[in-house]
Amino acid sequence: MSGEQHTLALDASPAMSREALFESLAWWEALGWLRPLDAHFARFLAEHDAHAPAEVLLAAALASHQLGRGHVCLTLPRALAAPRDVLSLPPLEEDAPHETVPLPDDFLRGLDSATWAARLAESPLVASSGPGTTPLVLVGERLYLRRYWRAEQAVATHLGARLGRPLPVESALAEPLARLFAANAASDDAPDWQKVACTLALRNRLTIISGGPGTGKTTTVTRLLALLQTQALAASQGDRALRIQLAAPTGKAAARLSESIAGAMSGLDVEAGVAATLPREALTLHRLLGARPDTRQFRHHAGHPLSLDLLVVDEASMVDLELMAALLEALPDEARLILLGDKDQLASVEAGSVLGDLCANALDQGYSPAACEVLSQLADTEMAPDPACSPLADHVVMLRKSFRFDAHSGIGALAAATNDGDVVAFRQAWHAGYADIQWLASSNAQRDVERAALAGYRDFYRRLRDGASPADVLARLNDFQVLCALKRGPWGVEGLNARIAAGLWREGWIEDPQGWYAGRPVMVTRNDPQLGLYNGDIGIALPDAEAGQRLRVFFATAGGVRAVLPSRLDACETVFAMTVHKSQGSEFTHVMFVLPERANPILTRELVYTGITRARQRLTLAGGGASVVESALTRRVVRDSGFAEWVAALAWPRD
Ligand SMILES: Nc1ncnc2c1ncn2[C@@H]1O[C@H](COP(=O)(O)OP(=O)(O)OP(=O)(O)O)[C@@H](O)[C@H]1O
Repeated sequence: MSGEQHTLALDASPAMSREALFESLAWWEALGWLRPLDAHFARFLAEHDAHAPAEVLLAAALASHQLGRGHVCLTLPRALAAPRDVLSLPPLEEDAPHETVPLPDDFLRGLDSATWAARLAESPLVASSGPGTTPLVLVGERLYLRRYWRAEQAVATHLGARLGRPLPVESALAEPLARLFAANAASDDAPDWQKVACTLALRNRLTIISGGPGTGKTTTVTRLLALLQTQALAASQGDRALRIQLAAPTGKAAARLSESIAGAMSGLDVEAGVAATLPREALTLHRLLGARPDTRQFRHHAGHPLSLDLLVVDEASMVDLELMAALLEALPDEARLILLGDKDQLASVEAGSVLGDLCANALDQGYSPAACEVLSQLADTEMAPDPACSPLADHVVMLRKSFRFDAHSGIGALAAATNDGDVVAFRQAWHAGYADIQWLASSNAQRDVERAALAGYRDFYRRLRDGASPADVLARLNDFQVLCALKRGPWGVEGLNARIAAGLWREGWIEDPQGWYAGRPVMVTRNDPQLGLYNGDIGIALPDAEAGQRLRVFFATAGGVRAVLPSRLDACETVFAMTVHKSQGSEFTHVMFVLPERANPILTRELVYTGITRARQRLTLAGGGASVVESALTRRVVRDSGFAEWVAALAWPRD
């Protein structure tokens, strides 16, 4: 696998040789530029097609690799324009081996998109859309692994079927609608977007309500459920209530949704009979769909659909393309779907950005004349119609006013500046003297970050030492949390977790900074339906009074506190510090957000926004200086898919 040999292979012919490609794949895999899975996929295809040209196999490896970076497909022109970006290579000056290691540029030089697409189209490994069994599907200049092409088709088909064709809305709902939103008149939010969302949702089988933290998504959806239930009970003379289910992508998000729904219900002005039929408990999507161990298949699917009339999915930005496809396939055609989320947050860890794509044009469009008419008649809300809007427009509402972050909130000001990519406003927010934000910048930042993290956790460990019960301890887990932008390095979760554990051990709060110890907070990293634990669930190891003080890991679940043997948790990691990606769906009273010292392509506007908005009351920003944040604010996450194109091309059917 020497660089010298490789250069010879490349120079020998402008066309790629398979041997040279396999050699390079091995290099890229060894350097961590490519996942073993991606290189393996190309080798697997080569075994099945002894004549597959190298550029087809390279495209297959890159398409697989793109999935790991959140892209649903490989977009050929984009790969040709910036081949190193496809492998997300670190900046080359930091990367010593590159002089001897072939780069993707070497392979793609001289190739144009049309030729590459033509080679792919000729290959028996590739079909150009439509049903089939080829492992790869080429649509125009986008190359998919078949599974993802199928998921994209399913999502577009099912969502498309829910657009247009508005449902009838009883005019009698005008009165309860006015009553439920009467208090909103006092706020200066005009129009009342919460009321708009609720009114439009009454006539829709698909509604997307996007808003930042505390903009009233849960409040709005609770009122909507009450109205729909009022309508259903009235229509059936109290006989048939809607079967409503609440769900979220992670256990943590489901628990939060259950909690906020309960809060929103307590202030709800509806008849007791209606209130009694509203759901209180949210499930994880995996549990709702019936995840089974060791298989990607769910118990519910098109042939065995979910038995419900209405589904609310919170934190929908976290739902990846495949899970969305599975969910839509299992949802009865007639059921209503309401997606809640924040379009500006990071997209799902897995491939796709369904919520972001659905909301992409929402702020630039108004509503159709028919929707404006309903808003006027039912909600007493006048809006200028937009006859040129997309058929999706009437299904999407942005809530714009945060009831959590007011004008005195530095967190709110930073979040807004970040979303706008406004570096000047971001800087001004730091100098405006807000009491809830602090920037830890000093000459010895690493030591200061460690000290601040230990100070943040001390109170928690004091309670633990004072013998707080597992339930009490679990309730305080969200008081303070360190978030990192990166996984590796001194500023990443791995380095910080080790240093925080060592610091707590030095101070005598924990007995051992390695392995399992009392006080170790952990996050589950893989769904385990048998244990009833899901990716993202957070627990803490504590001596169990009911098991002779032996160590157990305690989790707060919908059914109460659960104790699990540490040895049964084979996929979990310590979370004194967690990545911003993993923190999605959670909020903490005080967040310490640690940025790396130097700018990094991983830092994007969405990542900074998500990190900042995990803090409810206090934010400490640490590490990287102003230039690091400012460069992040100018970088946006772009996820390649055909779904965004589908959304952009949506048109009303012609009469
Ligand atoms: N129109 C309103 N007027 C006054 N307070 C409101 C209004 N809407 C929501 N709130 C309050 O704002 C807070 C946040 O509301 P809610 O939980 O519905 O927002 P959310 O968008 O779901 O928040 P999260 O970011 O937690 O998901 C709650 O305390 C709620 O009572």
